[in-house]
Amino acid sequence: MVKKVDHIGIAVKNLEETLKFYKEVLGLELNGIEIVEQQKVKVAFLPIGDTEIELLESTDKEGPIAKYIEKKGEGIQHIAYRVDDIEKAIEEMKSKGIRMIDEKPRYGAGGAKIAFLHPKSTYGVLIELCQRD
Ligand SMILES: C[C@@H](C(=O)O)C(=O)SCCNC(=O)CCNC(=O)[C@H](O)C(C)(C)COP(=O)(O)OP(=O)(O)OC[C@H]1O[C@@H](n2cnc3c(N)ncnc32)[C@H](O)[C@@H]1OP(=O)(O)O
Ligand SMILES: [Co+2]
Repeated sequence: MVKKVDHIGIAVKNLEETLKFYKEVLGLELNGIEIVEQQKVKVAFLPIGDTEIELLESTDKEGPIAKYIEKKGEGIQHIAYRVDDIEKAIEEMKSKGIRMIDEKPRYGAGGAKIAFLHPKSTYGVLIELCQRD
């Protein structure tokens, strides 16, 4: 079903300031910054080993990252797992009774196809499925 951890999504208040920590203290390299309008986020990707850290700053006070920070503070907001065929994965999740936030894939950073599973169906973790072609 899932192949690897594609990325770990971390909600932050200030992307530029947080990036200093990831670059200068942890020594990670920035792979690029992108705005994903549909998710109301500005995203930075920092590869590490076979996966990536995704730093997310909200571009809108009503967006999911702004709401997350308001309720829980900064921190890990989701884990993304790589799949080969997201449409098939979504159907399989639904057939297993999992509540999907997205029943059809959306487009995420880097043009990936993404879909979220509801944390109430996954024992408390917001899970993103992610297909990259
Ligand atoms: C760019 C892209 C990419 O990778 O390419 C991205 O990652 S975009 C990354 C940002 N986009 C997204 O997150 C889109 C999907 N997320 C959403 O649709 C939303 O954030 C929801 C997950 C449905 C939460 O919505 P909302 O805050 O309105 O609901 P709510 O506060 O009523 O929360 C319902 C329950 O879920 C819990 N809950 C909320 N957010 C959670 C999270 N991130 N992890 C774990 N639990 C979470 C709340 O504590 C609450 O539990 P209790 O009832 O027990 O208190
Ligand atoms: Co993500």
